[in-house]
Amino acid sequence: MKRIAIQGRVGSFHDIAAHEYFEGEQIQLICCDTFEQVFENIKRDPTVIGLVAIENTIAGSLLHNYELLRDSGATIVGEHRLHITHSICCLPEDDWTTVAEVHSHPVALMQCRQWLSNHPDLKAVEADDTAGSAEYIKNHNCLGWAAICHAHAAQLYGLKILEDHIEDNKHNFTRFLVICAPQKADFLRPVNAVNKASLVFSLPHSEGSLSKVLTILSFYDINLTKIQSLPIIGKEWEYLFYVDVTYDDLVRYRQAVDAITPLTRNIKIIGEYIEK
Ligand SMILES: O=C(O)C(=O)C[C@]1(C(=O)O)C=C[C@@H](O)C=C1
Repeated sequence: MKRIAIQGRVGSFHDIAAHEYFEGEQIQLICCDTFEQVFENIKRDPTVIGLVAIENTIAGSLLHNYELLRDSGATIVGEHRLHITHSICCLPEDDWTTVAEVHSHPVALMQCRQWLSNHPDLKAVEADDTAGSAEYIKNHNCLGWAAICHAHAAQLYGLKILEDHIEDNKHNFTRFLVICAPQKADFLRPVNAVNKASLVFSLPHSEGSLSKVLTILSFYDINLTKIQSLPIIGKEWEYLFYVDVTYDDLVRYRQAVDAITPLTRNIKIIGEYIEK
């Protein structure tokens, strides 16, 4: 049985994503309070697989997860895109007239920003995760509190749904990364079928340094699907570039990496996997 470390409780979007990604396989969840704990679990026990959200089509990138990924030494072996819908739910005896606070994961609150601004009487409170908020309300009988979570989590924790589909845009998707210890990677995806890679590097402050790298990738027919820059802490105005690329030809991809290496600093491949 595969053991999958996620941030969040049963009923969270990480739980749903893990079950969809490993559909048909027996999995056991290791529910963690923080993303740091997900990475610690993999470090402590290299047989553990992790699943972490990396970007959302409304809220943007989960920047801290990029740092955790790079610093942990874990590698990406897969990705999964999940359609996210949110419901607001409360104890069965509460209703619109008694609910005063709404608790949820900060990224979920961001995805419902418009809805929340249309309900200024509700105080938004950040919590560890969506399903965890629902569970807390149920277990502590929190009258006057509501949670934003998936309808399935509301049902799981015996809460009443006040309104469904409160996300700001119906095109609300989160991309999750499946990660593991590098020595386990080849058991989790066929290395000769990979067509996507995530790289990270920094660049010298010289004219056209990023443009040269992108030109080389284009020359080798490498498709850039995402570029994310993050500041290097302790080095003012210097950045790390996290780049996702897809390709049809593994040999040309490897040649492209060799060709950009001398133009970059501290280049690292943080995962080679199959695009989903
Ligand atoms: O709180 C949850 O249910 C989660 O799985 C966390 C999380 C996130 O980290 O982005 C996952 C997907 C959604 O974008 C909202 C929240």
